[in-house]
Amino acid sequence: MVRRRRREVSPEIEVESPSSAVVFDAELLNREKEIPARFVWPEDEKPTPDADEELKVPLIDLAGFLSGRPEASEDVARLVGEACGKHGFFQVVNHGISPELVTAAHRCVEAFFSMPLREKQRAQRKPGESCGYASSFTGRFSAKLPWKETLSFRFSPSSSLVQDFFVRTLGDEFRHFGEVYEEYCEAMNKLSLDIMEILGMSLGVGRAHFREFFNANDSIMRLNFYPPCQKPELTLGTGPHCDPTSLTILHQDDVGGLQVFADGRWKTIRPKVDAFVVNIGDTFMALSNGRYRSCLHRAVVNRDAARKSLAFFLCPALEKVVAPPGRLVGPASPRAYPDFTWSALLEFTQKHYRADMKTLDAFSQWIQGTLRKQEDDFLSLALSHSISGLQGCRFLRGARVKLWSFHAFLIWQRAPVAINGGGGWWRRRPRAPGEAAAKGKDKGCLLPHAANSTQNSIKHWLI
Ligand SMILES: C=C1C[C@]23C[C@@]1(O)CC[C@H]2[C@]1(C)CCC[C@@](C)(C(=O)O)[C@H]1[C@@H]3C(=O)O
Ligand SMILES: O=C(O)CCC(=O)C(=O)O
Ligand SMILES: [Fe+2]
Repeated sequence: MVRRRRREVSPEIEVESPSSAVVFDAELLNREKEIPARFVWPEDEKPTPDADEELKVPLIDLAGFLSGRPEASEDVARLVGEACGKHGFFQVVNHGISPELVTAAHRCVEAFFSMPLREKQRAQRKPGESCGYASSFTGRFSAKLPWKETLSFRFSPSSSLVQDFFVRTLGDEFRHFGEVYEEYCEAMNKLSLDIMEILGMSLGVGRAHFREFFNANDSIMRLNFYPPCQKPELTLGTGPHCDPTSLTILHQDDVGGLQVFADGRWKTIRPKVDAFVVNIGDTFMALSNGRYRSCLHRAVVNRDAARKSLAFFLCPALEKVVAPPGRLVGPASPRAYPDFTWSALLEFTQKHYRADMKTLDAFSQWIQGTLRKQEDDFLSLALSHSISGLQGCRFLRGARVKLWSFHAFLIWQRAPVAINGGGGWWRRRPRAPGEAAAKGKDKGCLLPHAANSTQNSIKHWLI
């Protein structure tokens, strides 16, 4: 039995840490009369038996847009815009991706997850990392465990990350898997950049804006495998959540299980072999300044058949600043979220917070709280060194006012790196054990700061 421990990371956010890793072996678990308590979801999150109603999502035909017909593109942009303002889900057909590639990708899912556990564990996901094999999340969470196995890996355009992942973790015999998923991810990348053009048109910021923003991207591909379960009414394959990422392109096999929370109830998106389900994630919600919605969804499991889905999560390059274009901000639509980097949000979901329906709000509060603490530390540092003029402190107060600016965010991410005062820029030198704090004009642990570019950027974010 796993005992539940809670670790505080901030006054608002707690993460669970299981005391021991237990293996999720669905075949074994299905021989038991009951499923273990850790897989049983609380009453208010359990699957609803009456969620048969279908979610009405537009079926967007991309043929006209892809062949460059302007009127077709306008229609597509309008339909996508309507869906994204409501629930953020739509489907695309005639997307240009070969059905053979999709079939090959599903075959490899089947082949990978039907291997013995020991084999799959060669690609085991490590704590705090987003990639690798996970049998449920037994080593990660202690309750509300999902009834699924996943294999996740990174993708970046024109790189060999995918191929390298398979060969490095599973060996040279898996080169073919690497080739299939490399090709699949390249196709997903192309499709998601096309969709970014459509989103740009629909938001009135031009076709190029979001395409260019995501041209370089650090995306995640995830293979989901949901084994059958003898008590599907008690558990979930994927719990209720909004994707923290930017855009998700999902292909589900013919079993079905994807549900979206719309108009106050759970509705189903039935599988359609020639369609991809697309949805807006939290990061795009922030990029659109809250105009487009990242919507709550989940995956249910069933008694009879294993289910597979392929999820491509488009994400920005890790250090790219996520901020809406100026056109989407104004007196009537002030900034809805602070600037952030995808690397910070990804780390938040992997180390501090289990992604759910409130991830973006929790993250926004968290970075602001952390930033405030960093400012205070920075302020104490400046004070403890008694720099004449203490311009650093003045700047810091300014930075707190500019909490919503990326430059202030940098303070949280990188600071304290340097402060300004006493007629120059100073960087911190770690104090030796037992070394006293500096007094008076003596700069003590502060060394003159050399790097000009850093100085400039610091001036930029402090002033
Ligand atoms: C950045 C991510 C976190 C999750 C995978 C993903 O790449 C995008 C979606 C996230 C997730 C699927 C949302 C539901 C909860 C979660 C824990 C899961 O059930 O898989 C999430 C993923 C995660 O591994 O943290
Ligand atoms: O498998 C599905 O249908 C949905 C999975 C999902 O929502 C996710 O992986 O983020
Ligand atoms: Fe999702």
